[in-house]
Amino acid sequence: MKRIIVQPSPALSGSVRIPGAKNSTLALIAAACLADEPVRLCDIPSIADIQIIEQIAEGMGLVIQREAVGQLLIDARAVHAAVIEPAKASAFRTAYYFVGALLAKHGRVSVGYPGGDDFVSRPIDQHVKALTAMGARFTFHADHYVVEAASLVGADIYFDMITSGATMNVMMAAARAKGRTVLRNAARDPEVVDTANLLIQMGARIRGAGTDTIVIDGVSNLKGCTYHVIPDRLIAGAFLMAAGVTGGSVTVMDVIPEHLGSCLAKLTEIGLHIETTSSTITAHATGVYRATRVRTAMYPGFATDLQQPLTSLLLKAPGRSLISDRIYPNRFQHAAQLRRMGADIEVRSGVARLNGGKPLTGALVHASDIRAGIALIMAGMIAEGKTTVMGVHHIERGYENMIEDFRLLGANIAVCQSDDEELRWLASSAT
Ligand SMILES: CC(=O)N[C@H]1[C@@H](OP(=O)(O)OP(=O)(O)OC[C@H]2O[C@@H](n3ccc(=O)[nH]c3=O)[C@H](O)[C@@H]2O)O[C@H](CO)[C@@H](O)[C@@H]1O
Ligand SMILES: C=C(OP(=O)(O)O)C(=O)O
Repeated sequence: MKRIIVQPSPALSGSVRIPGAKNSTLALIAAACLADEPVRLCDIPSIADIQIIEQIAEGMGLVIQREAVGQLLIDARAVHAAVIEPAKASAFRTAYYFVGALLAKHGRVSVGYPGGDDFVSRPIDQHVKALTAMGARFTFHADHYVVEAASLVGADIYFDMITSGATMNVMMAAARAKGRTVLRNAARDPEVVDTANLLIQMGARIRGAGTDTIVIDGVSNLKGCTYHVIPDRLIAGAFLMAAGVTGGSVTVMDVIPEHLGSCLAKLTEIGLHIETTSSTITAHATGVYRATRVRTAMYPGFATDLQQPLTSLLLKAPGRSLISDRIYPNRFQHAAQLRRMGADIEVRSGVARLNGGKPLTGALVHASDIRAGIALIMAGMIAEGKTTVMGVHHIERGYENMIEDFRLLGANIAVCQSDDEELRWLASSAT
């Protein structure tokens, strides 16, 4: 079975180019379907989620052409069936973006329930509430739901909580609805701004993306364009943390440092030295590791998707650290796996409490989701002996070339498909 093998690694050193953001790309591909002409998307990461969307596209008449590395041409002119099968929808998170993207043009969208990383509860009630306010009717079935709207009309929507997914989905629906939609308590994430920027380039009338109030005046036509997705702030953050974990120095290139404000502040607080230019960030370990308290929050707060790799970094910091996830209070599956490696960590009442500065030992561990995977890999680099990380398919949903990138930075790591392959790699890496 496919597994990642991590051996004790030296201090990571060097630079790594950061790919396009998964969480933006998933929205941009759907948003491109709103156009009446082809849309070219550039810097698209090569990850499993995108391959699933390509399969979904085939069944709908949506043409997604790979023009060059990282370049997709999306042509929705021949979409004949706005139907996304349950098996495909449940293989990733955001099949629901096709509701926002296709409802105004097609009047009916059938889609399976969302999958993605499992944090016990990931409701979509805000998507339903907002689209219903715009005139959509939902019918729920065992493995899929159907959304219908003879005509979508603008509405004034107040989200009960800040949600990036619902903000983007409803923004797409509103782009071609009749009249004005106002989204209040909207998410301010860079991915929301990125999606708005693509829609604006296609001719949509959107103001306020990046603030908590977004105003969208629906238009009847949207045109094609060429658009570059933003870099993945979550991958960048994880590589910077890996520099800290291994006591090294890593530069992430082609990033937007402002997108990582709260992350960089926390890394500095812990003891890393951070240097930025307009498009790079370098994290240097200084030998100082301070225990701290972290509370995740929606952007610009500390991202829930960065708390797992941060946990591995805090295992280096002597003393007690506390991590609470306010976005997904149960998102701590990595804690039990880190415990198997000897980490002194327990989760009580939605708070991970850890005592850092203790040695780790390699173990067989399971990545339950994308970011848990990176946390375990990072811990494996400083553990004594071999760490085997299973659940590789979760990691592949979000990271392109991660193993290769870590190797270039000096990590002792490999993906192996079989016991034989693993034995060969272990023998070669021992020489
Ligand atoms: C593909 C993608 O972009 N995934 C990201 C997106 O997920 P996703 O878009 O699913 O997450 P949301 O931003 O929507 O969720 C934020 C919070 O709102 C709650 N909520 C959300 C919608 C809803 O209808 N009802 C509701 O209660 C969620 O349970 C959560 O507590 O943002 C999360 C929070 O930054 C990240 O961890 C995910 O990596
Ligand atoms: C939770 C994540 O992804 P998704 O929402 O796609 O499951 C993530 O990227 O960490």
